[in-house]
Amino acid sequence: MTQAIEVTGLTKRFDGRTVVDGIDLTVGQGRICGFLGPNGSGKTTTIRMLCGLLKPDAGEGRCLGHDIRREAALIKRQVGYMTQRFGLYDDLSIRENLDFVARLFELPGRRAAVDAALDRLGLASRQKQLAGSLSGGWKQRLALTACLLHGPRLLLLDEPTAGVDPKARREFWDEIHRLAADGITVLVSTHYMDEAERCHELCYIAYGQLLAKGTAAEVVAEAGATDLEDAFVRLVDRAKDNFA
Ligand SMILES: Nc1ncnc2c1ncn2[C@@H]1O[C@H](COP(=O)(O)OP(=O)(O)OP(=O)(O)O)[C@@H](O)[C@H]1O
Repeated sequence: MTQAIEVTGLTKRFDGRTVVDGIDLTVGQGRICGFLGPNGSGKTTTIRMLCGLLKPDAGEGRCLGHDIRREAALIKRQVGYMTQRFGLYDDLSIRENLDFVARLFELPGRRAAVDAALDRLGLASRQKQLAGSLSGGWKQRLALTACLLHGPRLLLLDEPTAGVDPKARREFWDEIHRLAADGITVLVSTHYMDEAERCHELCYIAYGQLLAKGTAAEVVAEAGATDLEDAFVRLVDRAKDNFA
């Protein structure tokens, strides 16, 4: 299988404190990998190193075949990164938000691309509305559309469903599975166990270290747990003595 992400020993320190500590991560093309862990465990920092926004202090590897240290610019062009709280500009309109992203990626045929995205979203008639006035579910849909605009091959989604209602969350996951079926790779951080169940594979980190990886069933079995939530509680308890 072609690997979309293949990194080893990924490490990041802030002010002398190690927040990501030697993470090895491999995700095959078209796979949906759930990235889980307690608050502050290093998920966002890892995602930012993968898409070339942060330089690792140690570790190496490739994202979409490009070296994460030397080819960050190439990686950025082929990755869709959805930040926590969606990363929209609240005081720009729906159209302006999409247009801003299209300019950023220097999309040819920008106007037509934005028109098509608005049609797909079903927001063409509301394109002048400020993004800040949208509901959580619509903000999320707009943010996902914005990060797909340049045709990325890898999606890095940082808690994309936080604060979104169950119906919108279900639609979002249906869309993620459609994208993966088209060959797009997805690394998605979440605190929701039902979402973890919908991933092809899981990586669980705490204290900046990878504690478990595999399918949901494999992670549950490895932890000797009854379900995923139980598995994560057990894994963190086990790790506490070593890292805390
Ligand atoms: N730029 C920074 N400077 C200093 N410390 C930072 C910086 N960015 C993150 N940290 C710290 O690194 C640790 C890991 O943060 P990170 O945001 O990667 O965790 P996370 O797993 O994404 O958490 P959450 O689930 O709450 O979003 C935290 O203790 C955080 O305070």
